[in-house]
Amino acid sequence: MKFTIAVLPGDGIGPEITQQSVKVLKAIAERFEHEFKFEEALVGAAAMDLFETPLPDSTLKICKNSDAVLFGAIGDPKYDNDPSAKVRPEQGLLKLRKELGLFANIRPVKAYDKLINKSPLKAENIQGANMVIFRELTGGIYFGEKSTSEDGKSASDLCTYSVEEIERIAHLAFQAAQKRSKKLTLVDKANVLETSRLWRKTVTSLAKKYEDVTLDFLFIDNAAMQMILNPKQFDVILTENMFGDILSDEASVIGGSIGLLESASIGNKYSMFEPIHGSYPQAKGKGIANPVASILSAAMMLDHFGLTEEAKLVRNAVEISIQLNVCTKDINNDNHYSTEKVGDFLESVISDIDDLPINDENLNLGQMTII
Ligand SMILES: NC(=O)c1ccc[n+]([C@@H]2O[C@H](COP(=O)([O-])OP(=O)(O)OC[C@H]3O[C@@H](n4cnc5c(N)ncnc54)[C@H](O)[C@@H]3O)[C@@H](O)[C@H]2O)c1
Ligand SMILES: CC(C)[C@H](C(=O)O)[C@@H](O)C(=O)O
Ligand SMILES: [Mg+2]
Repeated sequence: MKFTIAVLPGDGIGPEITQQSVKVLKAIAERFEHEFKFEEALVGAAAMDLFETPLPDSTLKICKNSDAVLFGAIGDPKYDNDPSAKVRPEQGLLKLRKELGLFANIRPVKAYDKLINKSPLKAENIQGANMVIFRELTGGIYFGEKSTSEDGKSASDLCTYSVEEIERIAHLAFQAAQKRSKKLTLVDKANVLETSRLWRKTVTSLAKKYEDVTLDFLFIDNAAMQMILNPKQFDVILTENMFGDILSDEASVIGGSIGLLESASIGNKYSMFEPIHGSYPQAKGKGIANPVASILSAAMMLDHFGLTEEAKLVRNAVEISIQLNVCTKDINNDNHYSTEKVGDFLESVISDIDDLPINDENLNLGQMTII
């Protein structure tokens, strides 16, 4: 099959991790005889250096003309440390999500048995944890009207949600719950916020259409604590934009590293696949960034294309790399592999593994050699 993929490496570690995903996707294309065409474009601070905007029209056009977008990361300390900067790399990502109508950001979180002791959380509390966070992505406080008073002494960010914005992501979250353990937790702050009360009302009413799903509610402050105390209670979490951003970074501690957490940003027409982490500027060019979050995002892209077997192979290759400790230093302190070496290893697993379809029985770890 033929697909055009827009590749937006961005800033910091963005280019080095994205390069590994492209490598993996090329190996998939070769093995399964697909044709993937990669169209690279600038975004974030990298685009600002040349175009003075973090999302040039040419980049947006490439994204809209592609079947999917593979996004790296954006952000640069020179803007992070300058609160008065009028244009910021992050605006490029936000505009891209808005322009492409990517209202649902899907962030799976799980504990890997092999990495259970890498997490600072107690093994017995996290073993078996497996959830998916549905984060609303194009509304709420991120996109409400913003202002600063003339004297610079006060500022405002408006948080607005409509029933329609809530319903469209809630449908997706309910449907995901139906395919999983049939539990949906709405995380909000309905004891304080009017927007959260609209979320509760809307989701409660929608629940009548999904009678096989158990709906419960948690306030965000309690949810943040429950995520650490007892993450196994969660199946599907549905939440608004900012709560989802914060809760998913927190949840990454369960898996052992934020460098493992992938995501899919979905709309009615377009889709983008992005790790949940940022541009980790301290690691830029050092070869220490974990490329797996980006590579698993690419696997979500393959699923989105309907290439289920291919996506499974990528995920299995990642499992093998974790089993064999072919990992970057965030999860392998003793004998760590570089960003590129992890990518090379996954590429070779994808190219060389013998038996397809992949399943647990024919995954023979003993036969794998580590490069
Ligand atoms: N989607 C995005 O592009 C995105 C997301 C978050 C932050 N940002 C931007 O990134 C910049 C840095 O932000 P930050 O430091 O708060 O967050 P960050 O996610 O870049 O890094 C936070 C910490 O997470 C760990 N980490 C992140 N990615 C990793 C990887 N691939 N492998 C191993 N460890 C990894 C590192 O310990 C790092 O210090 C800022 O400019 C911010 O705005 C962008
Ligand atoms: C960089 C920033 C705008 C972004 C967000 O808050 O959505 C990031 O933290 C993320 O999680 O993708
Ligand atoms: Mg974030």
